[in-house]
Formats: sequence, structure tokens, C-alpha cells
Amino acid sequence: MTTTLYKKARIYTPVDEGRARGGKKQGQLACFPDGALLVEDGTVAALGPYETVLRARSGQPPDAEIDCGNKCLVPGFVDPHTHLCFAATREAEFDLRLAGTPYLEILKRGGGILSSVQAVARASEQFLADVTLERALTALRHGTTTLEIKSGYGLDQDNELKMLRAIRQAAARSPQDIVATFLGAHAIPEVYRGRSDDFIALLIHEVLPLVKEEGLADACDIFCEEGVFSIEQGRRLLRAAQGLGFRVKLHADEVHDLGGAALAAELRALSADHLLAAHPDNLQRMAAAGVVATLLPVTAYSLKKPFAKARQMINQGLPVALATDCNPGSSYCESMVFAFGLAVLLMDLTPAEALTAATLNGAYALGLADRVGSLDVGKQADFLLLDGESPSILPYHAGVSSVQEVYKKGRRVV
Ligand SMILES: N=CN[C@@H](CCC(=O)O)C(=O)O
Ligand SMILES: [Zn+2]
Repeated sequence: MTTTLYKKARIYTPVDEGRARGGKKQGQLACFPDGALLVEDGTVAALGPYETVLRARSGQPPDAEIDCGNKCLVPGFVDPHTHLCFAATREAEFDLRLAGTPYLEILKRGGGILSSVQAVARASEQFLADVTLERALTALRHGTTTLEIKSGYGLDQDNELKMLRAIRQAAARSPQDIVATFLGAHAIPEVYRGRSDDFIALLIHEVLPLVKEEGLADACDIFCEEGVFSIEQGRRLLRAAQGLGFRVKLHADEVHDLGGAALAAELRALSADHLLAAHPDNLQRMAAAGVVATLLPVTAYSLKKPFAKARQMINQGLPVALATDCNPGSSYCESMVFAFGLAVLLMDLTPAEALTAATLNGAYALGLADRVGSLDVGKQADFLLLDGESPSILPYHAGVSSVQEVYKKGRRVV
């Protein structure tokens, strides 16, 4: 067994009490100004004030001691919502949006998500795996030690499976924990225009069982939105997915309030994501059902939309997680540091609330909190050293990343 003691660290971490943290608890962190973290074979063995951690070792010296120079030490970021498996960027679409064309209008004209579908159809699995890995490693340099990546630019059996296999390949080549989500219902393929029920049936009866058989995804997701999929279609697909053993989640109430948040509560989904237009009553239903609200501030920023009402959600007791939503359309951003900054400065989260959102609540949104998301004894030693005294350095030092060193399972990876 190898033991390493990280000392002279200002440690800040949410504490895992068995559920995602909402309400007042979202902003409560354990803080150790002269802290130490003891790592045994990649796992957190102890943390707390230096003297206490040493005493717990009953005089036995660790194999190595690392002086953190009084820098801030926090858990690695967990990004629970990304689309970073894509073949090409969409800069022309960005210009169109700047000139005033709405995001959903571009999709209606066959652009947006559908243009990414064409690019993925032309790309090989190997190419997709390489570019996905490259983006995951960019996220790692900005402190993301665990992330989710969705399919959803395939929209037919072969291309959805190609995407999921590419994600699996990227995951095998990255030090991060990467989980895949099946998002076959991301848009209505051109050939199914006017027949979206048939497309949902195809996903349920043909594609999902293959995804299950090959073990290519842990969760199933759907984009419920006007002009895309209805709540009823979401219910049908996600219930079928649950029947096959998938966890479920939704792109909910992003532009219009269709009741996606209520469906997430009904299905006891892992999370409902976006929620810019969600009704407060449905958010209350989510809180009662223990569903995490995953908010994507870079998307609102990039689409120039009002931000989700994070303050109200936290006050309602709803646990809020943060994600980048990295995708080539509405949020081309791998950096959780940037999402963190927007959450604090434009959504009024405190730095402590944002830290919980970017770590432990994200881990709950992925169903991975037994392993990652906080520096609790027995969890993976995934942590960051920041170039500052507290998590406030992240929004305070704007436009750069204050993440200096990144550790995954106790090993320095950046
Ligand atoms: N809103 C739907 N899906 C993605 C965007 C995907 C895209 O535009 O390529 C999202 O979560 O923002
Ligand atoms: Zn998304």
C-alpha cells in the first residue's frame, strides 16, 4: 500500500451525507485552513487539520509528504452534461445567432443539431474518438476529473452506436471517469419529419436494446421541446429505458415550459437539465422526488438568454449541479471554471454553493457519488490545487483558469 500526505493545504469540500445537497446545505462546506489529505492507493484515507490526520496514523509516517504551499485544495470537478463527441464546429451558425436568428429556428431549417448529424455521419469512429479525447483532456486541464458524454448526433442506429463506441474508446484512453449517455432522441431526423412517433418506436424497439446489449451507455436522455419531442414521447422512451435498466435524465424546459421538470420528478430521473423556463411548481416536484437540477449557464450566456433561476431553486431546497453542456451549437466550452464564474457572478450562487454544484451534486446527477464528488474517506482521491486561498479564486480571477494541478485517484495528471 502506498500512502501520500498532502499537507499545508487549504481544503474546501462538500460533505456527502448520502444525497445531493440543496437548500442551506448546498452552501455548507468542510474547511480546513491548515489541512492535510492522506491518500492510500488512490483513495481518500483521512482529511482534516494536519495534526489530527497525523494522529490518526498513530505515528506511522506516510511514504511521501507533499507540501501544497498553502494553496486551496478542492475535489475535482464533475461535469454531468456534455455533447463533446462531435465532428465539426458550427461557427457560421454562431454568426447567424448573433445576427438574431433563434436557436430553434436554425434547427427547423435543417441546421443546428441536424448539421452536426451530417458531420458525424461522414466521420469515422476513430476520428470521433480522437477529437472526443482531445476535448476531454482540455476539460481535464480545467479541472474536470469526471464527466458525462452524450451521443445524439447520430440519430440512426449505426451512427448512434458509432458515437457511443467512440466515447467508450476515448474513455479508455483518458485518466478521467467518463460515462456515456444515449441521446438518440436529440432531434427528429429529416427522414422521420412528421413521423416522430415512429422514430421513438425505432429507438425503443431497435436501438436501445443494442445499446444495452453492448453496454455502451448508463443512462438515456431526450430533448423535450416544442418542435422536437413531446413530454408524452419522453415518458414513453424513458419508461422503456428504465425497463431495460438505464438511469434516465432529460433536456427539460429549455426554451418552453412543456413540463419536463414534472416528468423528471414522475420518473425519479437522475436529473433534469437546462430548466430556464421550468415552472416553480414542477421544480418543487423535482425537489420532493430528489431529482438534481443540472444548470448550464454557458448555454444561456451563449444564446443570450436569461439564466435559470438558480437562487430560487436552491431556496426551494432543490439541489443544483453545474455543467458545461459542451457542444458545437449552444455552448462551445469545456471549462467548468467558466461555468463556475457565470454561476457566481450572473446567477448569484455563492462560491461555496457553486463548488457543491460543480462537484458533489454533479456526482449525484450521474449516479456516481459513491466514488467521486467530494473528499470523503473511501472515495477516489480526485482533487485540484488552485492558485489561490479559497474557491473564490475561480470566479474572482476572471478569464483564466486558476486550476494549477489536477490529481486523479491520487496521481497527478496535470
Ligand atoms: N438543447 C439541446 N441540445 C444541446 C445542444 C446541442 C446542439 O446544439 O448541438 C444542449 O443541451 O444545449
Ligand atoms: Zn445538452
